[in-house]
Amino acid sequence: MSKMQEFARLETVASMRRAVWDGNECQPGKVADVVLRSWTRCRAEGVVPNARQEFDPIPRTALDETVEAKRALILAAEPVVDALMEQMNDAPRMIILNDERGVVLLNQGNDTLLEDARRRAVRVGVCWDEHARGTNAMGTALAERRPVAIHGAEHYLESNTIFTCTAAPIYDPFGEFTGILDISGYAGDMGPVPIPFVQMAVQFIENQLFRQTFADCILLHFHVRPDFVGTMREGIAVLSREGTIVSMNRAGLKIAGLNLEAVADHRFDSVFDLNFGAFLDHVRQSAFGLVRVSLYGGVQVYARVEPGLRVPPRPAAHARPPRPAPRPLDSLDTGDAAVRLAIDRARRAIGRNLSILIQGETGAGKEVFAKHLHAESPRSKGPFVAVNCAAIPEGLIESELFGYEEGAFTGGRRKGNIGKVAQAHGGTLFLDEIGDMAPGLQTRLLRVLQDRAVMPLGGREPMPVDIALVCATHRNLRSLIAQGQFREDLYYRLNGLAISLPPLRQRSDLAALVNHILFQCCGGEPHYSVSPEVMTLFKRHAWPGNLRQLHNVLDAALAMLDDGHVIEPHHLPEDFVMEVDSGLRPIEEDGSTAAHRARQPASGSGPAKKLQDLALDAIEQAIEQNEGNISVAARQLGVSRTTIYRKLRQLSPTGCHRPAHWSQSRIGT
Ligand SMILES: Nc1ncnc2c1ncn2[C@@H]1O[C@H](COP(=O)(O)OP(=O)(O)OP(=O)(O)O)[C@@H](O)[C@H]1O
Repeated sequence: MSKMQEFARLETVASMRRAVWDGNECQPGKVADVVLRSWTRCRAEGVVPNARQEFDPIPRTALDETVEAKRALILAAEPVVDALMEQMNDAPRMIILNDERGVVLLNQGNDTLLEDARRRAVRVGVCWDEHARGTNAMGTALAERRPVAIHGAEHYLESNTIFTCTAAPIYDPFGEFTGILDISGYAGDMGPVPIPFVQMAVQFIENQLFRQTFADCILLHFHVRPDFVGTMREGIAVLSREGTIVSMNRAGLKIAGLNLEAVADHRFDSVFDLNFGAFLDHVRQSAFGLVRVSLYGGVQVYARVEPGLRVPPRPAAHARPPRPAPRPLDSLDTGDAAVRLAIDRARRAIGRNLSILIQGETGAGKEVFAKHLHAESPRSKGPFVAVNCAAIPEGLIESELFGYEEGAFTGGRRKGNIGKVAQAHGGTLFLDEIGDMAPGLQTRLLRVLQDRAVMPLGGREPMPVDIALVCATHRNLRSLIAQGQFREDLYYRLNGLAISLPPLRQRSDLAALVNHILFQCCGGEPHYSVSPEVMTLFKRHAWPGNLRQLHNVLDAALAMLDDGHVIEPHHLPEDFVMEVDSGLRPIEEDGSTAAHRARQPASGSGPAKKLQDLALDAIEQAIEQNEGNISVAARQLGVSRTTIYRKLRQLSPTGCHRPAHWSQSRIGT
């Protein structure tokens, strides 16, 4: 909406409001329903539209008592208010915290605005419910018990029409309405702060209240996305030590599909599809503390228990010297030397303000590595913001990264966006596929890195940002520089420390990785494994999709298991089997540099035939490893000697992988 249209709309709103003042009906559709309802309430309650704002705070002793009673809310809100203030960077905004009656408990913000607001009775101790102050975001959010934005002429009292305000109710961990958070500014300058923004801040306050209220309980943080655990959007369940659910925050209720009343009847294992003791055991064993677990109903979530504290320790059989607590990156160390080297190098950079460039093929685990690095850094409490530079259309990436002010685009009313760089303030910005960034953007990014400040599109003031930068690419940036596609100066900025992650086919820890992923996939219980045949196939596959592909293959195979716990070749997905079938690496290959062998025509006519071939390959490999000793090979494969003989009869006499030392005489031992 253009300025003119906005002006015309506000004029209409003002004339509608005057109609309501005069006791006439307002035309439906001209004003938001929530505003009209509020005006109607104000008129019914006899609120005087042109009344002077009275400075009538509640008496001093009553205020002291209120502040005391609301100590927990104020404590929970203070860090959020501070963070918001920092973000606003002296923009003409103010943040107000009210109690459940609408009494102002805190009011901070831009000095000029605060002064104007004080003159209109926005002060600590003054009540801002609708009865006292007419339609206003705080009072209307209180009356409606939902987030509202009240802009300019939508205010019922004339003297408040200079403001634009957005407010949302705050609930305590028991579901009781406990206060309101409001962000206001001048209506002439800008539109209301978007409701989701205020809701996010409220969510943060509510999560904070949870932590304070249930300091002696077990707090379980969970979300369907692992990267959302620890953020404002996470679900939090409060559990007694016996596994009874005491409470759950709003995000948690939504994820679990419960309401607060119903939660009181639940135990951990009636919400999650896992025994509580087993879950705690699993948390103890998990290096990073993040465990995948199913909700009843099948939704998979990632969960962790509040760091360090509230998992009741197992009574020790005998005292052991305490082991150093595992660190997040440790959980990526499954035994491969190149990965260990990458972890060591990355650790040296932590906290040193060095930009890190992670190189590796697609799916090699670059983003997972970056997340663990962030979790181990002093910034772990800050956000981890990932941007895939190749996935966002070129026309959008600039605004996505650097943000835009409201009205920066034609059409005017499009809401502002702070952008990913500013979102990462205090935390880590992860730029994936940096080699795909357009040259113009590279220049802007370089400026941000040099100035440590970001200027949103349409903005006037640069916004200082404090970020750790981790970039990733599967491309060779040096050759992109040589081709003139990547700025050399940016390359040096990004490459404070280069880390290389090996492709899966070069890793020496495949078996450990498989077990690790199976453990992750199943919440550690019961224990799943792959059969020796499958492991042999895995070892001989080139894994073009690297860890991502391995993860997907195991996930799909687990879904095919019935009662057993061992993944056999016939559990593997058909497309994977075909891929293996057409691209097996030669047995003598050392795995160091090989890409995929040229695809060969499939040897079988259908999946069943291909599976048979796979089994033969596995047998062949086992026999080779055991120097032709069929008994040992059979034991290793977990099949009978007869099975091996039967399968061997199917082996083509020209079996391409038949090793030279496979003497006929040994067959039959
Ligand atoms: N250390 C690990 N252990 C187990 N699984 C992993 C590990 N690292 C990555 N994965 C699996 O591989 C998937 C892809 O990882 P990630 O997104 O980090 O790769 P990437 O190198 O960033 O890929 P791309 O280049 O395509 O963006 C993850 O979602 C996860 O399933």
